[in-house]
Parts: sequence; structure tokens; C-alpha cells
Amino acid sequence: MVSVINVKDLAMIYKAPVREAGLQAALSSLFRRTYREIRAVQDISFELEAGEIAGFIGSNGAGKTTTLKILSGILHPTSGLVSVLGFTPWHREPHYLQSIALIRGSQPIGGPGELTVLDSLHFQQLLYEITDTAFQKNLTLLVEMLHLEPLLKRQIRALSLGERMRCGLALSLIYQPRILFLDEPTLGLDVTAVQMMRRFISTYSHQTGATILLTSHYMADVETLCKRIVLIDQGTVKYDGDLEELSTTLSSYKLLKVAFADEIMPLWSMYGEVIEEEPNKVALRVKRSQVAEVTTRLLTELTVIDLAIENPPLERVIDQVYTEEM
Ligand SMILES: Nc1ncnc2c1ncn2[C@@H]1O[C@H](COP(=O)(O)OP(=O)(O)OP(=O)(O)O)[C@@H](O)[C@H]1O
Repeated sequence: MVSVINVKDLAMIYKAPVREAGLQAALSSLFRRTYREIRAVQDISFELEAGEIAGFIGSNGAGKTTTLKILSGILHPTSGLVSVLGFTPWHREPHYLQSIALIRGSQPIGGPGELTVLDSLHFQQLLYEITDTAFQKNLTLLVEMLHLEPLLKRQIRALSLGERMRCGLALSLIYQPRILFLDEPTLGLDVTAVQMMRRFISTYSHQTGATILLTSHYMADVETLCKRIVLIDQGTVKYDGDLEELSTTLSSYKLLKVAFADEIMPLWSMYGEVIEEEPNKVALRVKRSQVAEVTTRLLTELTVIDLAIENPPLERVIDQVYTEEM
């Protein structure tokens, strides 16, 4: 497999001006400024292969946005090597900028409200020097994926927020970038829009072969879209690998969710630790090594209507990475 993103020993130190509160301090800071160093990214290395969708996750302030800004050429790092599609992002070569997109939030379409959506897309065509053939091809794909047909000739100011979001995606992707950096793509969206966004990201990657690095605080986004995760904490990589493997390695327990028809409840502690209990339903925490045996016992000793074996929630697994040594 070919790696399209290579990040090696990346570090970014911000210099942030500091001063005491009050007028006196404000005046003297005009003449003498003091700075504090903020090590946003300390030593990050990872690689991504063409076509991968990887989750780049970490708590607030971990350094995710800073890394994405460096990868998309907005920031020059303090040190380290980055190669994306063979380019050094902060050299900002036009060919590079035409091959990537950084989308922050859901990025609804903006600009003059009098323009129609198609006007805006044509403006983007000029800006990115897209040939008519490529424009038509990409537009057809995006119109189909984002159901844009009824919106193309509408004025931007007359669109609902959800519609502006779909058009904004089309605008960001009309030049068909090969690499997408998505920073919190589902932030602030309602339930339907979240589902739409997740479906779109997955379809877009399948149809175009784009490589996607996405950050999200919603673990459901990560679980739905990413097979691979890069987990960072305080500017350093804590885990890089298969998402499923992380759950298996870190969690020695599984959740058994059982629905049953029996009127008399058994002594659940004989099977596992009760996590949730409702009439005729129970969720049990069971050691991974005992799952097969407990499942067999449940099926023979109870009138089971439904039984599901699940991994513990991803939030809990990730939390364990932060609190325990890997
Ligand atoms: N322009 C800046 N000047 C100084 N410090 C900054 C600047 N931008 C970010 N930082 C600091 O760098 C650290 C990493 O910030 P960054 O935005 O990369 O984190 P993040 O992982 O994206 O966080 P979040 O999930 O909250 O968006 C934080 O401590 C932040 O305060």
C-alpha cells in the first residue's frame, strides 16, 4: 500500500503574549511584552495510506486542530517533517492546495446571498482552475450524493441551514480533493444532519478513493466511519492502530444484553455484573474469557427472546487510554 500522508516528529510551539490584568499592565505591555510557550504538538508521527479514513482523536487542547492546520498548509510547524502526496504542505504549492480540503465544522455555504448555488460553484471553478469536463463530472457526483438538484438555481440567502451545509460541502469538494481534513464535521448538527454527514463522508471516500483524516468528539462518528484511529494526548500519540483492536486489548469485558420471557428473575450475579436492569431485560458485564460459557448458560436456563454481545462503549475505552498506561 502507498502512504499518502507521512508525519514525522512533528512539533508546534505557539508563543502567546501574557500580561497581568489591569490598565497599568496593559500600558506597560505596549513597551515590554512577555510571552509564554505553548507546546501544542510535541512529537507526532503517523502515516496514512491512500483511501483510508482515520479518526484523529484526543481531548480538548490535545493538538488536533493545530496538526490539521499544519497538514493543510495554514501553519508552519516549529520542527518535524510532513509529506502529503509528496508535497510539503506549508510550501503552499497551487497543485497541493488543489489536492486537499480542510473543512472545519459543517462549513455551510457563505458569500453574497444574491448568488445562486450554481453561481458560487462556477466561481469556485474559476478559482481552482477546474476544466469544464472535470467540473461537470464532479458536479454530477456531488448533486447525486447531496441531493442538490432542487437547490442549484436557488439564491444562497433563501436556503435553510441544512441546505446551506449540503451546498457548502459541494463547494469545498467541487475540485475533487484527494485528501480531506475534516475538523469536527458533525459539530452542532441535528440528528438527521449528523446521519446525512456520516453517510456522505463514507460514500464520498468509496466513490472517489479520497483519504480522510477526521477529528470528532462524537465517538459514534469515529465508530461509524473509521477502522483506524490515531489517538493523541497533550501533543503526543498515545495509540495508532485498529479501532477494534484497541477495544479488544484494553477491555477484558463484554456487554451481554439479554431480553427474556421468564417471570421469575434468576440471581444475575451468577452470570455477571448487572449494568442495567428493566422488566424482562438486563445488561450484564461479563469477562471476555467467560462470554461463551455464560451465553450458553443463559440460553439453556432462560427463555431468551434476544441476546446481543457488545463491546463496551468507545468513550469508556478511550478514557482508559488516558488514565492507564497502555
Ligand atoms: N494561535 C494560538 N496561540 C497560542 N496557543 C494556541 C493557539 N492555537 C491553539 N493553541 C493552544 O494549543 C493547544 C492545542 O490546541 P488545538 O486547537 O490544536 O487543540 P484541539 O485538540 O484541536 O482542541 P479542541 O478539541 O478543543 O478543538 C491548546 O492548548 C491551545 O490553547
